[in-house]
Amino acid sequence: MQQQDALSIQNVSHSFGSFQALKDVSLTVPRGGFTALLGVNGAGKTTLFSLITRLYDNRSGRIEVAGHDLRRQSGAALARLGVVFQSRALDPDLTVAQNMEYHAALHGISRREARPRIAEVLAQVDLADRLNARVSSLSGGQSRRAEIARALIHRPELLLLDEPTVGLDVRSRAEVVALTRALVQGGVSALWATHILDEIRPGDGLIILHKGEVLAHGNAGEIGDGDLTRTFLRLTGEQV
Ligand SMILES: Nc1ncnc2c1ncn2[C@@H]1O[C@H](COP(=O)(O)OP(=O)(O)OP(=O)(O)O)[C@@H](O)[C@H]1O
Repeated sequence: MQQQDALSIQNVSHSFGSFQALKDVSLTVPRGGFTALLGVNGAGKTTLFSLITRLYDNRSGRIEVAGHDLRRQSGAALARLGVVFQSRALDPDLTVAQNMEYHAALHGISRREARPRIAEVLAQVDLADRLNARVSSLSGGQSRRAEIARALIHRPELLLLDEPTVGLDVRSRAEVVALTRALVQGGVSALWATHILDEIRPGDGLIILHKGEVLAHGNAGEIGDGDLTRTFLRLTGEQV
């Protein structure tokens, strides 16, 4: 693992019964970068995230978050991780502030400390004016931004985002991508799972995951070589 890596995964496999969902996966996410994890449905993206977040027990290989081994130093590793799950993590009947206070408390942040932190993360996602709104009253895009604010509350080094734009309209999708890129500019590292090529830029890191295997890993521009759609088809045999 390089000093600059926010995430390092070495030789990780995972099976559900006799079905192998991840096959000897190795990858790194550099510090301060935007890395896309590209794969069609069933590629293994959510399974990989479930291992990194310890929802599933990782029995093979090694996972390190900001240099902390997930098995031996799980508290330190998880404290450096912010996660935006595919499914909603906020309570729709509570206000944005109440949701944030709850998640701050889960991370052991005192009420006194939480207040300025909540203001800070809501400003980062451009939702400062929605502090006292019920989550159920937010638009789809605002709701996703609030989820990102929740994931930032404990100031993680690495954000994991599992297809965060699914279900959003084109404009909200662009806003969520732009917001995440702005966070990366501010120093956070991001691993962005997606099956949408438009969300990836040539300067990004790129990992192509297919049927549980890493087929390409590096710079998106170099892997795509001017036509990422064609490269993806050549590598996987599938359209994305
Ligand atoms: N709990 C489970 N039990 C059995 N098989 C599973 C389980 N979870 C996932 N799988 C299988 O593992 C493979 C990878 O699934 P995974 O959800 O990780 O893919 P994904 O890339 O996140 O796709 P999606 O975009 O559909 O979420 C799929 O073939 C899926 O059917």
